[in-house]
Amino acid sequence: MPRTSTGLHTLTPQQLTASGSPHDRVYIEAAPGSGKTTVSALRFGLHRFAAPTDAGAVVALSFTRSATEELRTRVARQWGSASLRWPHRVVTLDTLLCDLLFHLLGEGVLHWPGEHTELDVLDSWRSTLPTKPGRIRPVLQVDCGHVVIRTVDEPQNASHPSALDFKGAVSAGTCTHDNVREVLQGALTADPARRALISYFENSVRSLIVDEVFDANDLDREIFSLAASASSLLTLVGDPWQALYQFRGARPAAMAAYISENGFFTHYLDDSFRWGTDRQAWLTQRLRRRLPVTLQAGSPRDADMALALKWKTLWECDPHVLPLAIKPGVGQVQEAICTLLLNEIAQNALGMQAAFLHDALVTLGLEREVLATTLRPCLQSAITNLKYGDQPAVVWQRLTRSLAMHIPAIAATQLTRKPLGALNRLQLRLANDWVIPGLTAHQSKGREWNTVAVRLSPADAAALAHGLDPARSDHRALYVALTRARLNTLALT
Ligand SMILES: Nc1ncnc2c1ncn2[C@@H]1O[C@H](COP(=O)(O)OP(=O)(O)OP(=O)(O)O)[C@@H](O)[C@H]1O
Repeated sequence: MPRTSTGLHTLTPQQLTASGSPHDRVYIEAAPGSGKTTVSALRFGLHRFAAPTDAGAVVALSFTRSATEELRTRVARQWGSASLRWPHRVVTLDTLLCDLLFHLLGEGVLHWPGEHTELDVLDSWRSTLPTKPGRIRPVLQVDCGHVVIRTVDEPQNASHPSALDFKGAVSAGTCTHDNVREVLQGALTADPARRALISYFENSVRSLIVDEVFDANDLDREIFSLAASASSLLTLVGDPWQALYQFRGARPAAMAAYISENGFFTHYLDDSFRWGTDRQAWLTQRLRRRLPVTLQAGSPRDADMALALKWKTLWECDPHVLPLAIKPGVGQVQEAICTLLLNEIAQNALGMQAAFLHDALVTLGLEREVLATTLRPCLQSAITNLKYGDQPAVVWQRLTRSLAMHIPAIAATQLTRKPLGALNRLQLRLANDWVIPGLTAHQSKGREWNTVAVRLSPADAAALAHGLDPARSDHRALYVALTRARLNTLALT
């Protein structure tokens, strides 16, 4: 299919029909690489410019920051940056949920402790409050329009801040995206909040386009319903085989039921543009038909990207794979320092950034500029020392001493536990002349490379030998990993 220099293509009849569908509720189901993002971007512009003077916003949503950024870039490329002039926007679903909560607080339908109406919303508490493993989790609930702090006893241990720290942070107007969801969920059990959100959509959103919709959870689905009942146009785009966010409550079967019960007009996109070889097209077809497949074996030398379901699997495979996240498991500050080191190594070797660099900077209370200007020499010198065989314990001691001069969070922390395992693994990678990057299936979603080597666990290999089941989240993650290559997918030996 021809491509112009602007990256625009001749669209297929299916893509054109789906983009311009005149129905109010539209569902577009599409296989990998068949143009979900392309069609979402096109529909965004069609709605945006259909009524240029209408003050109601066209809002496109996706779930991850990287997928949202990709969609925003495509909209700007296809329709020009004026298409994204406020109030029209492409944002994460989390951003929309924050807007809705701020609206309820601003309207006085909900009251936050300390009567805050704007909040500082974090990805997780881990980056700002000390957390400890335990079953008691501090949460936010809604009681007669007031946001209140409670604790719940969870069935399993996980890392949580103490109830006291939590209370202090929430009262100062800070919370996490999980807390935003808890509060909205609680608020939506009462009529005033539902009415206020319907009127928000009526007055300010004329079209909502949701990409990767099978990653939605029950709250997200409820928000889409409120938008639809406010007569906003609603477009849902997705592939049930690529739902990955089970851990945040995604229920692909419930989403499919919602679509079939609510009169959505369905369009299918069947042709994929990702596959540059018959073999890759054949592989995807067999996976989708739940048939057994055998992958050709390959080494990192043969691939542009290594993928696995877990970071640990990548760290345990061939050291020519440099996984782009590191979790030493000995403390938050140690993890953040190791992430800074990994980021430098990834920049040096691949020109790429570590996956959780932003979290590391938040944990250490650093601005990105400080990394480039002040910290880089300390980090690069630690990397040189590791590369030339210095003991990781000695490198760590020198590095933390020099970083402590610039980072109060390090000076104030007793780093008694050293991340020696993580440093050993980095040292092993530094001994190589070349590496390829490694990512999890989750991080690879929506992206593509020429040749991808997938590190299969014994369970993954067994699943492939029998055929994948889209009802299983681990099989769906494997499907995403196996459909990222344009030319060839290999089993990483
Ligand atoms: N009609 C077309 N002609 C040529 N190339 C196309 C066409 N439509 C989409 N593409 C290209 O195919 C690739 C995949 O498209 P896109 O990213 O929109 O698919 P997707 O369904 O969102 O993918 P994924 O399933 O990985 O999320 C992109 O490089 C895109 O530019």
